[in-house]
Amino acid sequence: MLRAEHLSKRYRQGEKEVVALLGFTYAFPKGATAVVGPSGSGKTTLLNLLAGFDLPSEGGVYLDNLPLHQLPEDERARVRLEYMGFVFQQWNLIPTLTAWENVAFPLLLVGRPRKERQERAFALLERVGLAHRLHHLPSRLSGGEQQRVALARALALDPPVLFADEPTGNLDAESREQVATLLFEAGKERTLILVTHDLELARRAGHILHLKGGRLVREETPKAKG
Ligand SMILES: Nc1ncnc2c1ncn2[C@@H]1O[C@H](COP(=O)(O)OP(=O)(O)OP(=O)(O)O)[C@@H](O)[C@H]1O
Repeated sequence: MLRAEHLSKRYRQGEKEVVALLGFTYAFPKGATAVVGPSGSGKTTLLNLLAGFDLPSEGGVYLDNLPLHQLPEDERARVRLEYMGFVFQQWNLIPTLTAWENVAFPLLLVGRPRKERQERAFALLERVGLAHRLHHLPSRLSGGEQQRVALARALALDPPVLFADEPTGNLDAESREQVATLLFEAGKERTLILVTHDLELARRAGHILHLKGGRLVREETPKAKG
């Protein structure tokens, strides 16, 4: 369970101080939670704090009671690798590695043997409908296919927490639907935190958090469609 308590982030901009996030408290339940809000409302700031990419000015982030904000960077990186998966708007696949090698990469980082890496990557790529694309380089895949590889990679170590930041932002309607369906499917078994401007996508989450001016102003629980 991922929990934020009284989380605030202030940035210095010369003389001025920008309050990017103020007093954010929320316990993210299992399943999908969407974070929405206008540009500059603090969504990316929140995601960066929850994932330990950045440290809060005040408050804390707890992963199963482990205070993430109190760990040094190398330990936060370790926690990210083992407990968190990421799917961003830009898929960020490694261009010189094939689809299966990209998916297997997190497994390589934690020292799993080749046979296990291959089996896991093949199974995940099959799950996202890409069993026929195992040996393709990212440049030979469509945008939607690349995003499905990125999702498979995010699931490689079966992380309890999955972050998605505008995961369907660059895709055409058909790919968007495919990626969204797979994402919410993966989100059923874990905590999925989805940052998006797409309200239609957000409505598929069990919870929607509305940010405005760095504050959590509203929590909605739409009827989950899955
Ligand atoms: N590194 C930084 N230094 C100074 N100010 C920053 C920094 N990062 C973000 N901010 C400011 O903090 C506020 C929140 O930014 P943030 O990127 O979290 O918003 P957002 O909701 O993700 O916006 P968008 O939807 O446009 O991505 C904004 O006013 C932004 O200008």
